[in-house]
Formats: sequence, C-alpha cells, structure tokens
Amino acid sequence: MDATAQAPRRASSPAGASRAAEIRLEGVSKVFADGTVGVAELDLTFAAGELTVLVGPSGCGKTTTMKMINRLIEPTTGRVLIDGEDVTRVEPEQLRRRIGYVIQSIGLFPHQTVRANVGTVPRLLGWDRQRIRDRVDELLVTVGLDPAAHGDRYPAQLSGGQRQRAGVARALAADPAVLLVDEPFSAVDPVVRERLQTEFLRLQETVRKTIVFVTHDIEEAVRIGDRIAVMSQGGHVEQYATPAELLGRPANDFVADFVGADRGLKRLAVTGIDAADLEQPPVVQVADRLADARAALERTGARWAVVLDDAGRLHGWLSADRATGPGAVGTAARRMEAWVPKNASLKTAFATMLQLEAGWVAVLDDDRFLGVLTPESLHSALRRSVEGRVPETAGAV
Ligand SMILES: Nc1ncnc2c1ncn2[C@@H]1O[C@H](COP(=O)(O)OP(=O)(O)OP(=O)(O)O)[C@@H](O)[C@H]1O
Repeated sequence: MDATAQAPRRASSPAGASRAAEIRLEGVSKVFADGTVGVAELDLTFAAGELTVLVGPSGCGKTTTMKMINRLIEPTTGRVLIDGEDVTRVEPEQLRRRIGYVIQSIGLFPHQTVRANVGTVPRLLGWDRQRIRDRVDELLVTVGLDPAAHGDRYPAQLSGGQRQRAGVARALAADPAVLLVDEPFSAVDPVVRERLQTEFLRLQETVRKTIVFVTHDIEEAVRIGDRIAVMSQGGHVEQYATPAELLGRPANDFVADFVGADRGLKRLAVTGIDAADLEQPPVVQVADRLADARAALERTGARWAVVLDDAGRLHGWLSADRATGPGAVGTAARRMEAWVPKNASLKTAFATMLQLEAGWVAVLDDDRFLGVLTPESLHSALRRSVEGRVPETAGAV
C-alpha cells in the first residue's frame, strides 16, 4: 500500500526548520534470523515536515519499520530513501548523526551534564566549542529548559519530564532532517503524558522536522499525528490517513476496532470549526435601545441575541423575554464569557459549553465575533467532518 502525504505546513524557526526530508520505503521487508517476518513488502511515504504516527497492536512491526530508517535494523529487501538518497549507501554511523532518535528510556549519559549530553553529536561532528555551546543553549531554551538552571546538572538531578526534554534536545542537536521517536511517553502517567504531548507538538510547530513516531496508543496517535499509519501483523498498513479521516471513515473492521467504539467522541478533538457551521443569531450592542433589540428579535424570530460591547467584544446575551421596556440593552443583557477562538477544535467548543453551562459558545477571530455554535450546529459540524469538508486541527487539545 502506498500513500503520499500532502505538502507540509511551514513555520518560522529559531532552531532550524530549514531541514526536513521526505522518507520513502519501497518494498521493504525484514525477515529475522529465526524466520520471523517482522515487516513484509511495505511501501510508505512520510512527507517532509510532517509528524507521522505508526500505530498498531504489539508485535505488528512498528519498531522494526522505524529502525530500518536509521539502519538499527537492516532491511532484508527493498529500499529506504531519504530525500531520494538510499540509506544503505550511507555509513550507519554517519546516517545516525543525521537522524535524531528519541526513545522511552531516553538514553542520556548519566555521568555527563545536560549540556554535554545535548552536545554529543555536534562534538562528534567536530564543531568548535563556541558553536556547540551556542547551539546547546538555543536548544535547551527551545525545549523549555533554562540553560542556567539545568545546563550543568546531571540527568539524575532532573525530573522525568525534564530528562525527556533533554533527550529531545540531544536528538535535535545537529539539526537532523528526520526525527525517529519510539514510545517516548509510555512510562509516564496519563496527566504528565498529555502535558509532554502538548510540549512535543509545540516543539514540532517550531522545528517542523519529518517525524516518525511509534506508539501503540490510538489516543496519542490521533492527538499528535498529522497522519497515521494503522498497522497489523507483518507491518501491513491497514489505513494511512489523517486523524479525522481515520476516525470518520475507518477503512475496514480492523481499523474500526482499533480506533474504538468512541471514535465519534475522539473525532471532536481533531475536527476544527468551519465558518459554514456557525449560526448567526441577531447581534446587538450594549448601548442599543432595548426597543430596537426587541424589533430585531421579532424580525428574525430568534429567542435571544448576542450582545457586544462598545468595542465590539463579546459582552453576553439578551433573551427575548427580557427585551422589554425602555432603556438600553446593557440593563437587561446577561454576561456570558463562553467563547472560543476560530481555530479551536469542536472538543474545546463543547467543553467550554459544558464548563460554563452555556447553551451556545461564541466563535471569535481575535476580538471579532464570527457566529455561535450550539449543540445542534456542533453535531452537524461533526457529521459534516465525515464528508471531509471541515478543516482539521491535528493535535488540537
Ligand atoms: N531480533 C528479532 N528476532 C526475531 N523476531 C523479532 C526480532 N525483533 C522483532 N521480532 C519480531 O518481529 C515482529 C515485529 O516486532 P516489532 O518490535 O517491530 O513490533 P512492534 O509493533 O514495535 O511491537 P511493540 O508494540 O510490542 O513494541 C514481532 O513478531 C517480533 O517478535
């Protein structure tokens, strides 16, 4: 099965978004010495600058697939191309310096400081001292570690999350075009895991590497992946798709089972708000006369209007039954703070509604009011996402 992903999103980067490479697996197989077929005849393309997740049950060949990219495992047949270059033509040592590798146990050297750990590959590459130091400090800041506070500590003097960040910094040190990441968060509890995932996504926004990320956790996959390959035994790709496609249209029963019966709920998190889904109730200003607001409500048959303040920001709402008597809208309006930015996920919109016990949530573009989502419009937005017309917010919280 072959799939070629779309063009990557780009972001400016202080830490080197300049380099990201396409990875192409062509007819790749791995048969181990005892005859076990780890991966059979795999064709897969990882787009430059995207975060692709390999997910599937234990033993399906995820790690084998990933390790064939940096030749920690040699393919039995087939080719692995990085930006068109066959990796078997590159010395393994040299190859691994060009490919960042992050694993669960992190693998920091315990007797070296954080700075020395992060500077490992640049040192091997023969960079001069000042360049290494500058690069290491820049990376520590990028991953959220204060060079002054943490740079001279030893790994044992860091928290688990800080060690993980140092490991990521080390993998990024020589600005590799590719980052391989193997179950980095599987040993931490769900709360810390979610925080580390968020941090990792933020980092990827900055560095925009081609990342191949292995996990057996579908929640993690849909949360962080631009694209996901669901694998079954022998490295067979059952579906290669964006999180929203995978959840909205599983290709077969295997994928449907794997993504789970609650895939509708999971889809909320990966589906963005589309302008076409917004409802447009009447909009009035706090300083408007109540009589005018009443007329607007009667004209449209709406039961309530959105109220904006003098500066056009969300103030609250005015129900038809309070739009009586003289005076200004401000005297009868109720305050309401239920709003989300236009790039929020449907999950965030729904969570905001529930948290504030609101019947609707306003959608804003900076301060500008765009419209509202109600439970009904949210439901139709979710239905529409299955038809593939709603923007995705890969990795949305
Ligand atoms: N060195 C080896 N010798 C023989 N078989 C192996 C070897 N390494 C892996 N395998 C087998 O190859 C298959 C794929 O293993 P792999 O580690 O790629 O799976 P995985 O999907 O990463 O699993 P997990 O989620 O449990 O880590 C499994 O059946 C495994 O037992």
